[in-house]
Amino acid sequence: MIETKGLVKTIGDKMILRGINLSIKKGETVAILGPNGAGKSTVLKILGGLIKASSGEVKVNGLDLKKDSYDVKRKIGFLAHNSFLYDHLTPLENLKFFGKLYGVENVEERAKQLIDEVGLSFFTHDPVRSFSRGMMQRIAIARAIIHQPEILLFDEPHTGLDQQAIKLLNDVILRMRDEGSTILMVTHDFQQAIETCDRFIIIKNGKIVDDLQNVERNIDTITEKYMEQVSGL
Ligand SMILES: Nc1ncnc2c1ncn2[C@@H]1O[C@H](COP(=O)(O)OP(=O)(O)OP(=O)(O)O)[C@@H](O)[C@H]1O
Repeated sequence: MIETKGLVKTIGDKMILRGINLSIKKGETVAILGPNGAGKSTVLKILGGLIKASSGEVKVNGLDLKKDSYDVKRKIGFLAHNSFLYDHLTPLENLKFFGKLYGVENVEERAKQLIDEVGLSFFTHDPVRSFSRGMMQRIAIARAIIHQPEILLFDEPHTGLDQQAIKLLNDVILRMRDEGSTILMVTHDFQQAIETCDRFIIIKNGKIVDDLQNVERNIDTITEKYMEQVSGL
């Protein structure tokens, strides 16, 4: 479903990614772990088409990200640090705007259903600039999935969320997983990673240093493997 070959990213004279080869099957839930500055977000941004790789290729369902960028992007939902929401618009207006961009049918109905799902029906008509970070993130989650993407890319989605919003986000992730979506999540939070993911890729200095599949989803196992790779223990 997602294949990358030799992804390299340089910015100025800094080498951020040093040849990332990934092969992710449909329906996999993958956590991308690694120390600060390892290149995790950069991988995600390239997959989401937000930035371009310096060299290497990305294929999604056999489509080339560079050549078929429009078709590939329609399959992807991206949840980043930046909510991409328009401050002066209400949740309903924001979701209708993004839904229309993706050509979502019955967009008003779908937007209202999502606002309800993320627990913000009461605030449907308030501009999002008055929202707390947690409320913004709930609407950002709704925005990321409005077009029912087959692939979800999440960049540290749990950061800054309260327990209730974490549960809501995990419920969304698990539901999308049950529906067959493919999920890649950059995170520092091992607990959330094991609650939602089956595979754990560790990136260090712009390279994949471990790819844990079929491991016990247990915080001690993941922490131990991580420490082996990251601290060289
Ligand atoms: N636009 C940019 N210009 C210069 N350097 C950049 C740029 N974007 C990223 N970098 C650098 O590339 C490296 C990798 O960044 P990236 O955000 O991918 O790391 P990360 O693994 O996601 O880290 P974190 O866990 O801290 O978010 C970092 O050293 C960062 O400073």
